[in-house]
Amino acid sequence: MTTSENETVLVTGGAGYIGSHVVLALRDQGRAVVVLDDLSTGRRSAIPDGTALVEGDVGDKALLAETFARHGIGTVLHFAGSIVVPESVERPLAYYRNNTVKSHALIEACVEAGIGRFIFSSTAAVYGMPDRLPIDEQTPTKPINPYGSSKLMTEWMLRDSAAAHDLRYVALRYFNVAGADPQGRSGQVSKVATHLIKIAAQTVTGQRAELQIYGDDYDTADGTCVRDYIHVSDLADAHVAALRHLEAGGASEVLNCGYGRGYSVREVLAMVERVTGKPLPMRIGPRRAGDPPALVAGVERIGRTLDWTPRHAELETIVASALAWEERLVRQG
Ligand SMILES: NC(=O)c1ccc[n+]([C@@H]2O[C@H](COP(=O)([O-])OP(=O)(O)OC[C@H]3O[C@@H](n4cnc5c(N)ncnc54)[C@H](O)[C@@H]3O)[C@@H](O)[C@H]2O)c1
Ligand SMILES: O=c1ccn([C@@H]2O[C@H](COP(=O)(O)OP(=O)(O)O[C@H]3O[C@H](CO)[C@@H](O)[C@H](O)[C@H]3O)[C@@H](O)[C@H]2O)c(=O)[nH]1
Repeated sequence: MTTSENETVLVTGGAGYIGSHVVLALRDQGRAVVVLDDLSTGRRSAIPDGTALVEGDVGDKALLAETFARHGIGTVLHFAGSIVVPESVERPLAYYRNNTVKSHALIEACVEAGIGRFIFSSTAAVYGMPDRLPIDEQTPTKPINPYGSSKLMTEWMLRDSAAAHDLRYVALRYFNVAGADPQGRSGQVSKVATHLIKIAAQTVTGQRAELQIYGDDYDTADGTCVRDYIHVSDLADAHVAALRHLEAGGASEVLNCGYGRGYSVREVLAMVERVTGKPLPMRIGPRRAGDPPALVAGVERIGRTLDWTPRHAELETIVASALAWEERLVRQG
């Protein structure tokens, strides 16, 4: 191991859905990890045994400085934030505070402490309604909701801080994250589920009576929206690869995270039915405001920049792991 591989990594939001999978991936690689999380949407039980949790706010600079010093942090992976798009439309200032203002505090604390590596959870929502597919990183960023804007502003703070200070970063723009740890150690536990595959899993397990397809009159092959679904464990591996990239002295990067292929809502739901062997109760509803017809990642840049090979890209694997996790949640009560 190089010196930096022995340093402890700080994962903000590590008790949440994606962060907890990244903690597992880092631990599987033998890395020392500390989680900072306020448990607002995350859960203590998502953090594996032997991983320290600092329970607190990612905007608390005194806590950050103390945590950096106490644990000898060399890299920050920043997942903490608010993620519900419609809520961001209703409460924009809450989203700018939690996602942008607190990221400002975190980046500033890193600069002050001389922490030179930063990995950030960004989103395809920074692109808004792009008119060309696949969406590469050169596509103009035109977010159409405060959530996307709050994330894009953090990307800008990182870009400008990296130009001015001894800081290198990787911003990963996630497309549609889904699925669960293949070993059943973590998965999505949303109080308010909005994601298609999560809602389908809740319907399969009887927690919802039926699922609504938000519009079947889009200009796509079957009329429903197309998305690039990425397995959360592959996404976690991309973070480990980004960490290695920075440790090896690699330059700052903004990278899409997807597979470069899309599935329609109907195709996803057909896969759910195939995996369960049962019909899924569903009906066609109206379009949901702000949904782009199709989002598919351009993945040339991540392929060329990171040493990352997806291992769970089959839609069947994504859906089956999400269903297995949901069944586990229901059994646990
Ligand atoms: N889920 C997706 O499809 C998706 C897509 C694109 C980007 N992202 C980004 O990935 C990151 C993680 O998302 P997720 O799906 O795991 O969400 P999540 O809600 O499961 O995780 C967020 C975590 O951050 C913690 N947190 C929130 N505000 C905090 C604060 N002020 N201080 C400390 N901890 C705080 C929560 O308790 C939770 O554990 C977010 O930044 C999100 O914007 C998610
Ligand atoms: O009950 C449902 C839920 C969703 N959908 C549709 O399924 C597709 C996917 O929706 P969803 O799973 O909510 O994901 P997106 O709206 O595509 O947004 C996700 O993906 C974005 C990046 O692509 C991220 O920025 C967001 O945080 C994340 O929620 C969309 O066409 C929805 O209209 C339905 O038809 N019925």
